[in-house]
Amino acid sequence: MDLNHDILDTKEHVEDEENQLRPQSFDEYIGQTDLKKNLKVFVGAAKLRNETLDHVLLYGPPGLGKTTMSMIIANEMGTHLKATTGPSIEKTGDLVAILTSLEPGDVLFIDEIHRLNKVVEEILYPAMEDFYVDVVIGKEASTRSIRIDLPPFTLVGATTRAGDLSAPLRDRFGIVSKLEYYNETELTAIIDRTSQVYRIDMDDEAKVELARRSRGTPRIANRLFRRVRDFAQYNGDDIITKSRTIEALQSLKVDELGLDDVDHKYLLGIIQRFRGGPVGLEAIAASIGEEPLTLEDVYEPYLLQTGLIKRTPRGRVVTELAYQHFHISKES
Ligand SMILES: Nc1ncnc2c1ncn2[C@@H]1O[C@H](COP(=O)(O)OP(=O)(O)OP(=O)(O)O)[C@@H](O)[C@H]1O
Ligand SMILES: [Mg+2]
Repeated sequence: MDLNHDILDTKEHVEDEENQLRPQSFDEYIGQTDLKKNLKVFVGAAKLRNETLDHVLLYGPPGLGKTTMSMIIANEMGTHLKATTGPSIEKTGDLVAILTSLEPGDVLFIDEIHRLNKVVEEILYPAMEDFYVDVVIGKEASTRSIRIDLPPFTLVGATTRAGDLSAPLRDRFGIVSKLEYYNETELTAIIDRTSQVYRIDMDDEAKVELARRSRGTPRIANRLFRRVRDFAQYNGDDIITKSRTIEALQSLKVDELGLDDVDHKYLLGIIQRFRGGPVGLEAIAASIGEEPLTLEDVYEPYLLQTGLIKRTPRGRVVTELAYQHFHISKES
């Protein structure tokens, strides 16, 4: 696996390191100001009424803090969090077992909720709306359905693909919030916090440099921080400087905009093989040997956000900014 995939990858082997860095309360959670402000009100009001919080759907690109926010919601409500993922719930029985094990007021977190299978999803509808499930028992001619009441709970669903959620499921969330990319100031604050948790000093200008190259994403900022720390410690530095940061990021092939190898292949691919586009996602994915879904979920959102590409009805187009970034002049 090449280094750059590692930087963007969202797999479990980093979970422990991530947990160590997760903020525990709204006040510790940096950025996402509007979302946080609203959730604070909804959580506060639910507590005043002694009710459970309405179901929450969090969506947005990977690594922006959806899982973290779901944990904070449970913390702030003073309840427990039970976490699972859409693809891991295979049978309706699995979901019923989870639901019936909840305590009143608990938060059930379902990550990648767009990947729930249809039959399982349908069990959720009455569970979310009226806190019961219907279970079919018995065999053949003697089957009957029994109703099981559930304790009131809050479902927090997270997804990178809100568009893939079925309408009936989406409509059952009372609170639907989109997570946005973080700006440089917010990421600098996150990196500052990370350096405190790890007890490693970093120059302010090094923090800004790292923030600028973190693709608006806390997970990437933290991951890059750990690699920059490796370079600094290996070289016996007692504080991480800007020049060490730049050196480390260059070794990792992360450029000034935070773009990595795959972004470069993607953008240069469109420029060189498709004359700047428009080109369909499938064609570009095939030409650079990447999965269309990965490009769409992980890479394109940031390229769109920074204005390096545009989506048109006829396909992806690179912008003037991309040509400038590579110092290539656009042929007409
Ligand atoms: N607002 C924040 N302030 C400080 N750290 C944050 C913030 N948001 C996320 N992080 C850090 O970034 C890392 C990734 O966050 P998290 O796992 O919540 O992302 P996610 O949106 O659930 O990603 P995915 O879609 O891949 O599941 C965590 O280690 C967390 O500590
Ligand atoms: Mg997550």
